[in-house]
Amino acid sequence: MNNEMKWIQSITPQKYHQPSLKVGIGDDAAIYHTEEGMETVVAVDTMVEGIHFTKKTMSMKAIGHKALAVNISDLAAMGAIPRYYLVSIAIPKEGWGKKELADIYSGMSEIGDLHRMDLIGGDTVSIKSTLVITVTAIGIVEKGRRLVRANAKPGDVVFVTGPLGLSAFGLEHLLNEGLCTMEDEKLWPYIKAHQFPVPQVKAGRLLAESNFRISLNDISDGLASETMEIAEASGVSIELQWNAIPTGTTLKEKSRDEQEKWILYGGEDFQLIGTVGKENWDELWKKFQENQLPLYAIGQINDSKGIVKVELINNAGNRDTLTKTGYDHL
Ligand SMILES: Nc1ncnc2c1ncn2[C@@H]1O[C@H](COP(=O)(O)OP(=O)(O)OP(=O)(O)O)[C@@H](O)[C@H]1O
Ligand SMILES: Cc1ncc(C[n+]2csc(CCOP(=O)(O)O)c2C)c(N)n1
Ligand SMILES: [Mg+2]
Ligand SMILES: [Mg+2]
Ligand SMILES: [Mg+2]
Repeated sequence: MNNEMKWIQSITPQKYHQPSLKVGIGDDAAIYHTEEGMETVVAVDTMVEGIHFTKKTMSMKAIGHKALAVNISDLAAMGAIPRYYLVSIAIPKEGWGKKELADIYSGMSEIGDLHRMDLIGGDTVSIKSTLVITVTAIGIVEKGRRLVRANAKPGDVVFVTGPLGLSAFGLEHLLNEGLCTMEDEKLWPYIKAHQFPVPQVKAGRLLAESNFRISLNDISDGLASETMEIAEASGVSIELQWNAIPTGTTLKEKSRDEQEKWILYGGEDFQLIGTVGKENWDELWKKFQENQLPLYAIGQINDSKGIVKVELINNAGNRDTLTKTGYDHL
C-alpha cells in the first residue's frame, strides 16, 4: 500500500450514520439511496491557504471545521437537512505533515458527526505551494419546501438569524496581532465566530417547516452583498435599519465607519438572511423563541416597481444606497 492509499485508509470512517448510504469510501464513486418525497441539495465551496486562512489565523481543527461548516451553511440556506460530504484536498509538498492533516480531518468530522453527516468520498492530490480544501456537501429537503432567494415580495419583513460583523472583527485582530489576541477575553466571541462558524441548520429547518413564503440566503460575502442577491433574485428593493442589525458590544464601541466595514462588508458571518410576509412574522418569531433561537427583524421589502436596490436607513432617518461590495475573488 502506498502513502496515498494509507492516508485514505486513515481518514475512512469506521462506521456511517446514514442508512441510505449504499457504497461509501473505497470504490470509484459513492452511492446512496434517494429518499421518497425528498429533493437532493448539493453545494461546493473551496478554502485556499493565504486567501481564506493562514497558519496565523486558524488552527488545523478550525480549518477542517470551517471548510465543512461553510458548506453546511449553504445547505441551511436552502432549508435542507445535511446528509453527506466529499473532500478534495491539495496538499503542498512541504509544511503540512500527517499530524496537521489528521487534525484538519478531525475538525471536519467533529462538525460532520454533530449533523450526522457521512464522509463518502473525495480526492487527494499534491500541489506546489498552498493548501486547498474543497468540500461538497449533500443534503435533502422535502419536495416543495426548498427556500430560494427569489421569493421576496413588497411588504415582507427582512430578518437575520444572529449577530453580524463578528467574524470580520475577529479576523482583523488575528491578522494584526496573531493568536496572542486570545489573551484578551473580550475578543474570544469574535475569534470563535471567525474560526468556528456555526451553520444555522436548525433555523433553516424551522423556516422550511413553517410552510410560509420565504426567501433565504446565507451570509458569506457580507450583509450588503447577500441582501443585494435577494433583491436581484426577487426583483425588489430592500431597506435595512442600521439600528436593528444585531452585532457584538465590543465591536459597537468602535467608529461608525469601522462598524460598517465589518457588519456590512466583512462577510463570513454564516448567519441566514431572509424575508417573510408581514402577516407571518409574529408566528415565525414565536416558533424561533419556542426553539430557543433568536430571529431579528432588520428591514423590509419596498414596492419599487421593478427597481432593484438595497438602502440603509440611518439612526437619523436618512437613506444610503448600499453597493454590492463584499469579498471579490476576481
Ligand atoms: N466555477 C463555477 N462553476 C460553476 N458554477 C459556479 C462556479 N462558481 C460558482 N458557481 C455557482 O454560482 C452560484 C453562486 O455561487 P457562490 O459561490 O457565489 O455562492 P455561495 O457559495 O452561496 O457564496 P460563497 O462562495 O461566498 O459562500 C452557485 O449556484 C454556484 O454553484
Ligand atoms: C487570511 C484571511 N484573509 C482574509 C479573509 C477574508 N475572506 C476571505 S474569503 C472571504 C469571503 C468568503 O469567501 P468565499 O466567497 O470564497 O466563500 C473573506 C471575507 C480570511 N478569511 N482569511
Ligand atoms: Mg460558493
Ligand atoms: Mg451561500
Ligand atoms: Mg457558500
